[in-house]
Amino acid sequence: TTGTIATDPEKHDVEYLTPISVGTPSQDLMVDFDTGSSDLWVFSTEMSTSDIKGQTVYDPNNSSTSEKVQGSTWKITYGDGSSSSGDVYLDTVTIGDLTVPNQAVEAAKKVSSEFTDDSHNDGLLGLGFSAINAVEPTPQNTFFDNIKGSLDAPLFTVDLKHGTPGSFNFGYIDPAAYIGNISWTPVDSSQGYWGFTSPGYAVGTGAFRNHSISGIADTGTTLLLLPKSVVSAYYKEIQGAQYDSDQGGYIFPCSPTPPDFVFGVNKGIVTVPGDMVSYAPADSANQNCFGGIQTDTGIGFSIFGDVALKTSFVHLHGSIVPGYYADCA
Ligand SMILES: CC1CCN(C(=N)N)CC1
Ligand SMILES: CC1CCN(C(=N)N)CC1
Repeated sequence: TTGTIATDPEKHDVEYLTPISVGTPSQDLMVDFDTGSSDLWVFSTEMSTSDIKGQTVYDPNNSSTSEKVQGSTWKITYGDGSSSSGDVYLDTVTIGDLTVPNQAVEAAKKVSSEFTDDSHNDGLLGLGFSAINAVEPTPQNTFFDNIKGSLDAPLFTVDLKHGTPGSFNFGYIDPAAYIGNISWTPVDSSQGYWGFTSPGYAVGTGAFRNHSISGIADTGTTLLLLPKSVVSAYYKEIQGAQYDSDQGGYIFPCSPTPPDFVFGVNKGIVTVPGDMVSYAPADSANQNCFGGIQTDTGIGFSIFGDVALKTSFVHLHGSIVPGYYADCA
């Protein structure tokens, strides 16, 4: 079997929301497919109504196929300080034509304000490795790990786009989704993420600089977070670029378009066009833009988030064999 599902960018491509169906009869939710985490959790009827602002909630009592996992709980804190917690059900989960009959669905009892204020986002579907699933005492499998064995091939691909729907495909590689060659790189899943090491980068049309950059392919992070040395080398090339501590990042005049940012993936390269580095207006007054490239300070590794992924066709291979990048079609 194979499957495909469309994923839609929110404003400024801040996150991408993808429809899933949970329970019987099916309850349709829009969730954030996140390769940087490994829990499927959803807003639920177990939450206080003051934590819900517009989201659709999962009601396990309204599903004839839900089954409480007695004694199991979960709690997650994300990179941006947001958090959520709750208890666990097994229920039917469908993505496109793919169904897992007994998927662990983590029902939220509490969510932090970042999630409450994110009114279109009904939860997260982790596509990281199950080793970092947060359910206690018994960690649960991700949707991908549960479906992998029945796919034509143990893989999924990520094709996010700027300001228009993209897709997550399961079990096949769509040749129409990319042009040119595909470059493979080994995946380091030791931390539970889709980790890899880029051999270097280039700024605009400048020479390629050999500089190992170890990071993760992360659909749940909006920006491209890189080592300080790389980030300052990039912004050095933009007249008027500066670090703005109030905004917590580099800003620069929105025009002219900044230089492209190129990073290596094994023998291949991925180009982030300059107009995608101008992530969003920083202040209307003097037409500054907030950079889509910022530092990875404090994280411990770099994060190739949506800004890096939406310009390439990313294929994440389910077994511990190389995944690879290819340029977007
Ligand atoms: C290492 C961090 C990356 C961002 N996160 C995520 N996408 N869930 C949290 C973990
Ligand atoms: C990886 C997650 C980080 C937290 N999120 C949020 N604040 N809306 C969602 C994605």
